[in-house]
Amino acid sequence: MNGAIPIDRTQVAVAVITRADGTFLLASRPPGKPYAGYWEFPGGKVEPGETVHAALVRELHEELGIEVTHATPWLTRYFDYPHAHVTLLFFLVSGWHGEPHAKEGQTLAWQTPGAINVAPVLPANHPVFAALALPAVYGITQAGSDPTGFMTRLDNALESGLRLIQIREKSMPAATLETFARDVLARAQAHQAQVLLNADVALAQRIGAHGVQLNATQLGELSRRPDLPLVAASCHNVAELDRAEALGCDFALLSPVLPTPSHPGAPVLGWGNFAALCAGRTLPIYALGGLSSTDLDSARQHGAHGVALLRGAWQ
Ligand SMILES: Nc1nc2c([nH]c(=O)n2[C@H]2C[C@H](O)[C@@H](COP(=O)(O)OP(=O)(O)OP(=O)(O)O)O2)c(=O)[nH]1
Ligand SMILES: [Mg+2]
Repeated sequence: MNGAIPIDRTQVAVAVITRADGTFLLASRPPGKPYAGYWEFPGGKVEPGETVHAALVRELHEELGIEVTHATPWLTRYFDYPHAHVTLLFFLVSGWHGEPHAKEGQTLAWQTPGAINVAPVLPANHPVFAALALPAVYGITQAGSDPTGFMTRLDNALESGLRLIQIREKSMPAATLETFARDVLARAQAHQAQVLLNADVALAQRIGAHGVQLNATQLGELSRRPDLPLVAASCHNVAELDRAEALGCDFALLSPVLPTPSHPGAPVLGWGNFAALCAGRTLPIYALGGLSSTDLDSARQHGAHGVALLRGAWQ
């Protein structure tokens, strides 16, 4: 047999316990453990014969005294410490009974995504904090031939809380697109929302947008990550997700999940294939195709970080 000797990895169930106000829980590791005093998400090792979900429920009962009622699979991280090679299987936990309290000598701290104020954190967790700061809904523009009229719908969506936007206007002439993109960006920035340009790295850099949404062709051709704060990838299969991870993308779109009015009869993934493609991925993944904001919980049950919406973002 060729290749590296398989590493015996320790499976760890890890909980991002999130309250309705968006804050999430960190705990400091108690004295006597490796990395004592470092901040981590509650959780612990999966025991032999136990499912990862069962380990999560058990650990949160042992460490915090809560009963988990709603947990959905999220990211996976692979990390090699001197003391262990770990596979961290993250869950988003949004429902539980009881008030979390430190049962094992930890200190607890509720934290705001994008504004962590405790240190040091376990080194494996740094990319996870960036992923957590990504909103649940990603709106994709649909201005068509009416860029001016679209601005009212954009302002309404920003007022209602939309914080991540992709400009995707395939039929807009280049000059109109640049003016449109600058206008969208200015309005978004007034609400601390982030804007990505579909496929156009140069335009994103020129106007100071937050990022780019790479298409499948670019994913295949680029040898390194474009120089922008946010780089996302549009994926449809295993190979494209592998490429997005290798390139160091911040998140991916995976589509089409359900039939859409624009592509009637076209093949779709369905939630089963979507979940299989999400499992074990290190990237946050947005579900795209035939969805509305009411599909967020279904998407999360199948491993998504959130939903990407075309029509549904601008109603
Ligand atoms: N719980 C948790 N573990 C993490 C995180 N990030 C990270 O790298 N790890 C690593 C540290 C450890 O090597 C491993 C978890 O092991 P642990 O010692 O907490 O396991 P446990 O709760 O089952 O504790 P024990 O019964 O073995 O004492 O995963 C995280 O955010 N939360
Ligand atoms: Mg633990």
